[in-house]
Amino acid sequence: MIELTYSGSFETVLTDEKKAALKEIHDNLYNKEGRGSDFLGWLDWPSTVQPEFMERIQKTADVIQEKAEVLVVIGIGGSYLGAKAALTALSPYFSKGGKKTEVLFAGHQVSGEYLKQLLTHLDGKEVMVNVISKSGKTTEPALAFRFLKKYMEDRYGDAAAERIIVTTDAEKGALVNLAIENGYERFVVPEDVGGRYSVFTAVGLLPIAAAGFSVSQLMAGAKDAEEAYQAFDPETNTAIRYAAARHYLYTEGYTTEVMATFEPKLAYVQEWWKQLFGESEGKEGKGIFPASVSFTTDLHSMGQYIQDGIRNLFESFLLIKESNEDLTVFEAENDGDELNYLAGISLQEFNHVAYKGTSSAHLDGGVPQMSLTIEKMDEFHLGHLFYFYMISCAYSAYLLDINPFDQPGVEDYKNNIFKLLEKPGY
Ligand SMILES: O=P(O)(O)OC[C@H]1O[C@H](O)[C@H](O)[C@@H](O)[C@@H]1O
Repeated sequence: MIELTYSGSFETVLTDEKKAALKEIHDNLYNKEGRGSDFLGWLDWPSTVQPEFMERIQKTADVIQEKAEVLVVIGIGGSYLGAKAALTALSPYFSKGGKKTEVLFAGHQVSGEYLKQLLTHLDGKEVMVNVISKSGKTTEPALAFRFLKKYMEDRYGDAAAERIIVTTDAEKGALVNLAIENGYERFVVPEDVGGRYSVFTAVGLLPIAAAGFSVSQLMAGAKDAEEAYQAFDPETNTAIRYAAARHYLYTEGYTTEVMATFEPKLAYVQEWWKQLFGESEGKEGKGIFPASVSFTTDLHSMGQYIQDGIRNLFESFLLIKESNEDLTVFEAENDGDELNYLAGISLQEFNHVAYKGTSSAHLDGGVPQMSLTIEKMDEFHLGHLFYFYMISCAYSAYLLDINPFDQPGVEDYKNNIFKLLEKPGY
């Protein structure tokens, strides 16, 4: 399903020692015995997800589509990036693609300008809100929700409560209390699923379904991946191979991974991937720094650095074999732009040539690389891809002897902000 190529040799990567380490990780993962194993709820989630839950998601999404022209999804980090990645990757570039509800995001930064303009944009449109926070106490979404809650109450009065849906922990956090007090519909983020692994829970599924995409296909793709990467076979298991190759490169001094794509709609899949790997691995003075570029755009900016800068980079291309739509270069009568030599070539073909040219130039420049190719971009393949990265990330972090599921370092800057703002208790 995902084709993986690597510029080096897998024989060098997969030594007996590495295979033994991977086998131990595999067994610990599936026996739920490794570090952070309390957070492995995502591992068999696609195959065990209850049909009643999927029905409830779809039913709620149908109500949203009926009632709302705009759904404002409030969340940050793992409570935002999965849905944002899916919607960006699946939606057409310039229209809603016939979908009824437009999904907009808030609470993923603290721009007063953004929030004020969002509120103005909502005027005259039917609105619903889905506020998502696992902990129920993250400042950015809480702040945004304070404004959105008031906006909804001013506009809809008591009926505002029927237009607000909360996705949070079953018991903990301020948000769950607000939800209970106000009688908002509630979805639970399972305790054993961390934010960056939560795209297949209500966190990701409800906004994706509300935007009119097939969450059953997304889950089918995830289940397909769950089954595909379950067996321990480093010769065929691409999730294990990707993890093993990146770990090998890391030990060779390649400490930054640049994920490169040739389709701009993958930009937020890259952002989601950066949180997944960055927050899972960047600990204890270790971890590959995940970076991203979008080609060919960035060949005209970051390409120089990748080609010639400090040699601590490796590249991982994420490629889509079949594009959903394409254009073919036509012959112009007067070859004024001197492009007739491209006549007959589709833009997808051009991009493929660009990939080949770029990949060999960067390789010559000393940048080792992998490429991951998926068949096409639709719900099924995206579900598969998300799961692929999640399982691979667990292997990668464990290879570094790191707990993939916590994020102790994130608290430091928050404490500083709270101190500066004189939050009670800080
Ligand atoms: O869902 P929440 O509890 O609001 O958390 C949202 C995000 O913020 C935190 O600071 C964490 O670093 C992330 O892992 C998390 O996804």
